[in-house]
Amino acid sequence: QCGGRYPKPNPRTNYEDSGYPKSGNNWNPIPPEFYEGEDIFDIHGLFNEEDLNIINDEDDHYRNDPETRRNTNDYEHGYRVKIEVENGQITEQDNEVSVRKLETQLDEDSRDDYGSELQEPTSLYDFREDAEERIRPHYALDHRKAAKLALVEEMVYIKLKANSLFNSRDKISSFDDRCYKSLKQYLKEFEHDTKALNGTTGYIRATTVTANPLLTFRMIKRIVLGVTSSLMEICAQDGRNSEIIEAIKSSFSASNLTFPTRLDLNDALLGITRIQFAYGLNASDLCIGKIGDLHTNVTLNIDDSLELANYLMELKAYVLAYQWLTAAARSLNDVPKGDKKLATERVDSAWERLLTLIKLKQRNIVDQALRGKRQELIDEFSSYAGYATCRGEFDISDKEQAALFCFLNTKAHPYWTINPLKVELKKSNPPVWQFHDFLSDDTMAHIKKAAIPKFSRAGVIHDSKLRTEYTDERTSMSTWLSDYDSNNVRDPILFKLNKRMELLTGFAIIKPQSSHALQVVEYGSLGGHYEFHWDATEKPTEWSGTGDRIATLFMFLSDVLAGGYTAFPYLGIAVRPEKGSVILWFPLHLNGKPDFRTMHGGCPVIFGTKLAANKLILHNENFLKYKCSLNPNA
Ligand SMILES: O=C(O)CCC(=O)C(=O)O
Ligand SMILES: [Fe+2]
Repeated sequence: QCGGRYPKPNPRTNYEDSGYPKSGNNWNPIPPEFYEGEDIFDIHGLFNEEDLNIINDEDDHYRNDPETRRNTNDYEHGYRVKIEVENGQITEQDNEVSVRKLETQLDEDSRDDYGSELQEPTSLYDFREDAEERIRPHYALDHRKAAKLALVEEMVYIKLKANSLFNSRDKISSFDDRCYKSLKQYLKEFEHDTKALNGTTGYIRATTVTANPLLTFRMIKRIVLGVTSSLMEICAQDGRNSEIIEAIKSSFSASNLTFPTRLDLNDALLGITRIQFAYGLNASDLCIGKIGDLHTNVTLNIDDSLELANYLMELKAYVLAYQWLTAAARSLNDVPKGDKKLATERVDSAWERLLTLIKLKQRNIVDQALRGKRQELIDEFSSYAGYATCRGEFDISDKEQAALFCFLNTKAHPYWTINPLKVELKKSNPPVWQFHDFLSDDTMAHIKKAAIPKFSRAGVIHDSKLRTEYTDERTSMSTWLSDYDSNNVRDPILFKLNKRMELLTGFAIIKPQSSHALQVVEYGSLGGHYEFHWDATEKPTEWSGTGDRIATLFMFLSDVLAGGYTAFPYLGIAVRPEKGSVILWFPLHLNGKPDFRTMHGGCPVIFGTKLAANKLILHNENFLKYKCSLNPNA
């Protein structure tokens, strides 16, 4: 891809490169990312000994918190999946669910750690209390947790489907039974997605759900509204339903998962909104599973559209809310006769709400009134201008293009003689470099293995106060990997990586205080992103004498099926995540002041997930290597 005209990144054409057909129904629903080899197993949680250990480790931070402490030793159900993949196709699949002992139950109080109260965000960038945000499972942000939820949901489904009470009542058709109705509705919703999932089950199903924002959204919504609210509340009122309640509770408790809450649903709604807004996608396309150029078989129903419309009205995003309302109205045609009256009432009331909010009297003038009003959301999504860069909407002049180059560097240091650096200059002033194939598969596997069990919600340190906040500006999981373990033993693989980065940049990285620990981040498919920002802190003295960040090395540990570019709006470049490559840029001018041109962000992931790591190099231990200049432009 290097050489010739600068390849203009366009997230919308990304799918073709990743092996997806542009359209049609016969695509294999398993993202290529999960094809072949180990990756297919890397997010499962419930299958074998080793994974159980990972889950246990991962839950350490829950366990250590007295508020959410629970018994993590009772993984008494087994879930075994055998899959053989050849040339990207599943040749054999064999699932087995066995529930051996399900003693632990969540008591009523711990059913929902976060309270069952509705917590609507008042703004997109709601500041959230640290403790709560750190321990929340983050089903919409953390695709690993979401995959576990998908597995548990399948187990719940299997048990509910087999429930004798349900079957016997099916015969007597007690239509006035609200529990029975909710149950039926829930099972129908689940089965609706089974079609889009080509009937896959178990692990394949779970990973397919979590790579697809629409399926993840639907799953979270279905469980929050269908299970947590409807089934658990309505069915519990009648003793005859204890088997149903039991089937649900035991599946969750045996897997040590808490029920997703309204907060998770709001995260999911925001994720869909972000993808839609950032990439300019239409509600009518999303409704039929069309995500940009990618056609998935998922379809959204009237409830999904109404949920989105109402949420968007909350955000004062009327143009988008209008799109979803129109989609909902169109979906009325698919609603079965018996439910039509109620559905029409719900659509009408959402329309009334929109008309009141935008102070109009008739539906038929809404389109005209809102036309051209892009202002909505722009105030909320401060990165509006930056999203154009995420979409690849920028130009590069011929002169600038001519200044770019790539080459194999064997001369930077004797170390690179045999295995040359693959260098690409992405921008000349200020310089942004990309080094291809910098990380070996072993190094990436090592980082991944060390980081995954430690992931918790990524925070942001705002320069006004040096404490971590959890906000929707940054929706990823993250952790820091130290070069030394708790016994002060050096990690040989990280050491070698640091050494290579020293040889690459010429800066000290290994010496204490010369760089931050390695930060590993993972963005999920529901629009996981990092809002535009500067890596320079502007508060160098407060960084305990380390000085500000003089260089950033940002490493891609995965490819991303669509979206997730690292975009620099002021520089007009967006770097496509390419597994094993690393980008290098310099957040400061040579006079020590932040170079605001280096503003950058992680564009929302559209499909798949993004694993990356960054190494921030600090000034004070490197000041002799950092040539000062009084020139504010240098
Ligand atoms: O995810 C990205 O592409 C950028 C992340 C970033 O800028 C950061 O972690 O500081
Ligand atoms: Fe950054």
